[in-house]
Amino acid sequence: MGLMKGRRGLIMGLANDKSIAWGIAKALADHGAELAFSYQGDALKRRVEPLAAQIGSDLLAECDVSDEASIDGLFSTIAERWDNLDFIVHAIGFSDKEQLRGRYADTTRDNFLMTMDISVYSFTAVARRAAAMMPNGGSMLTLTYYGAERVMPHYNVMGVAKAALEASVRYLAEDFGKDGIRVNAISAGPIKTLAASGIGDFRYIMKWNELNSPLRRNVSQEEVGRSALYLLSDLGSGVTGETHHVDAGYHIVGMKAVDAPDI
Ligand SMILES: NC(=O)c1ccc[n+]([C@@H]2O[C@H](COP(=O)([O-])OP(=O)(O)OC[C@H]3O[C@@H](n4cnc5c(N)ncnc54)[C@H](O)[C@@H]3O)[C@@H](O)[C@H]2O)c1
Ligand SMILES: Cc1c(CN(C)C(=O)CCc2cnc3c(c2)CCC(=O)N3)oc2ccccc12
Repeated sequence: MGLMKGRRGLIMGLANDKSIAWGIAKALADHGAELAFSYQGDALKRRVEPLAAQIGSDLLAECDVSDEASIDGLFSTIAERWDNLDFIVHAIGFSDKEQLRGRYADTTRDNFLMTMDISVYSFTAVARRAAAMMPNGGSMLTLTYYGAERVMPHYNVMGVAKAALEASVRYLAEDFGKDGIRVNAISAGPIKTLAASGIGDFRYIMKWNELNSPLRRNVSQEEVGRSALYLLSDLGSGVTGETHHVDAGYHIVGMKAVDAPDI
């Protein structure tokens, strides 16, 4: 069932085949979408090119979202090939990993600003340009994490950034709703990606989620991909400004009963 047949969109934030962006790209391509990809710097080009080719895409462009000219370059490259866009996926977030440990209180001004620039403002900057290419409406999606809502150990300034990102989704949804453009976020459970590696106690966080989520397991990039397909296709036509949790239900638990030990 081609939910995305005849639809074309941009996916930002693919680094390798572990990226959440890759789970989303596969789900969209499986339903007939035509995809363009942006990647951060030449180092990633050689990893992204074969992945894009695997799902029939040859429209790739370099983009560093901290650079306005780079974002303009990305959209002019897309506009050379496509008159319009039906959707965009923003799967980008970054902070100095040295500050994703220890106290949030020790966050420096420089890292705070850089983190907000890359992890929050970049979605607004991209959304404005994408909306101008959506004369017939469209759908936009970004990725957030539960650390925006509740303290998660050492997520620190990324949690403050994701809270801002989720608020920006609501304001963008209001700005673009009258143009038939929907804007949503998926709050994904922890997934072992490049952005997750290099995080001290990531394995501990994965284990904790597995033991304490209602489904008693972690989620996969494929599961995030299928929920993205729902929000980016007509299945989600009535949904905008929403943060949709794809986290095995972890966010609903305050305290669980101590499970009867497996006998
Ligand atoms: N992995 C998880 O546990 C998890 C859970 C919830 C939300 N998220 C979010 O999902 C999104 C994708 O992350 P991921 O886990 O797939 O890891 P990832 O490392 O595969 O993707 C992160 C991407 O951000 C890109 N990026 C960083 N700085 C950039 C810049 N200045 N310009 C352009 N691109 C830049 C990287 O190139 C990379 O492609 C991020 O927003 C992350 O915060 C991740
Ligand atoms: C979960 C979880 C994640 C995954 N997640 C939800 C994320 O959003 C990834 C955030 C992230 C942002 N910037 C960087 C890194 C990770 C590591 C590499 C780097 O140099 N910078 O990151 C954590 C960091 C601390 C605690 C939990 C987590």
